Amino acid sequence: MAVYTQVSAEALSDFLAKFDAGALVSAKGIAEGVENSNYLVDTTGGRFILTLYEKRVAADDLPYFMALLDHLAAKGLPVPPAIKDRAGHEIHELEGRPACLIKFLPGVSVTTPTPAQARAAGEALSQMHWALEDFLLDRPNSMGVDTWQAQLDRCGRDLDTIAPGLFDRVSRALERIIAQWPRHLPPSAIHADLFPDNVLMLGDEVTGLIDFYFACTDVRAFDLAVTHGAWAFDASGHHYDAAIGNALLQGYQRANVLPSDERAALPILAEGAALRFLLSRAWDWLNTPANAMVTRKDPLAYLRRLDFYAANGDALFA
Ligand SMILES: Nc1ncnc2c1ncn2[C@@H]1O[C@H](COP(=O)(O)OP(=O)(O)OP(=O)(O)O)[C@@H](O)[C@H]1O
Ligand SMILES: N[C@@H](CCO)C(=O)O
Repeated sequence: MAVYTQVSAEALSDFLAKFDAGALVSAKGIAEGVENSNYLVDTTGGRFILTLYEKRVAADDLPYFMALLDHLAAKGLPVPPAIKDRAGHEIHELEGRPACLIKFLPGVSVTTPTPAQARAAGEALSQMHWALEDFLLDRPNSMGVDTWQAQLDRCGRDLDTIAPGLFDRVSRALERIIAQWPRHLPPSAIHADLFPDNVLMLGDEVTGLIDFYFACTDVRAFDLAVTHGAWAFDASGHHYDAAIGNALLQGYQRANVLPSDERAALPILAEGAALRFLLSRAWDWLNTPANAMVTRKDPLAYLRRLDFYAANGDALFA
């Protein structure tokens, strides 16, 4: 479920009256997603997404996200910018929450991507990175390498309730990754969470890149590593699919060639990316009641990816 905040028909009609977007016809809560409340809104003027931002998205970050979406949309990338009201405002308040009316994009997210779809996703990621070369706003990565020690510390020995010995394993991996982290690579604006559920597709074509709410300033190849880990394994992290992983990398390089120093860093960046999701999932696992309506995501699926990259990363990204 992802409707935390209920919106009354009256409040929504009043909200829509600020836009040239037509009058309310229907509004349905969208079940997918876990971070925000999303509604599919039909009006006499078309179809929109209404997003109410819940606790994980800081209202102060919204101007950054909206500027980034506007920048990409202006360059023809398939992203959903917020609709401006008649006064030119994109960010509003509805039912006590920050809220945006967002362009609806067609397409569905794939659960089991084919190599052709992974190639298209890699190419779209690459196009997005180069379209952001002249995007000047900055947002530090709130889930980046400099936060991982604190994230590990706040989980502490409770990690061992997820799997015996997990705290020590993660501690050792973190120490090794931090020691090798490529701090010399140039910063860029990145998506940072381009999982298959954040890519809308029709057949083999990417029709939407969505959910930019982790977007931040970090290293492009780190974004590629995040995407590789998210696409090229089965959900449990037991099985690596080389055809998917290779297609994703080929697609990325088809649009733009990754500079050699960024490519050379991919093995350690992939380990770091796996650690990032292991840590956030572990915290959520320890702090979400098992009977909550939100499904907890398995942290160990990312421990398996971490082990896989540590053993095979050099060969994989050679
Ligand atoms: N602009 C859009 N056009 C069409 N559908 C969209 C759009 N934005 C979101 N959706 C739909 O709403 C669903 C939830 O959106 P989203 O992934 O942004 O949710 P969330 O709760 O913010 O994120 P998370 O994936 O991190 O839980 C998506 O899976 C997609 O089906
Ligand atoms: N994509 C993340 C959750 C939302 O950021 C994960 O699968 O852990």
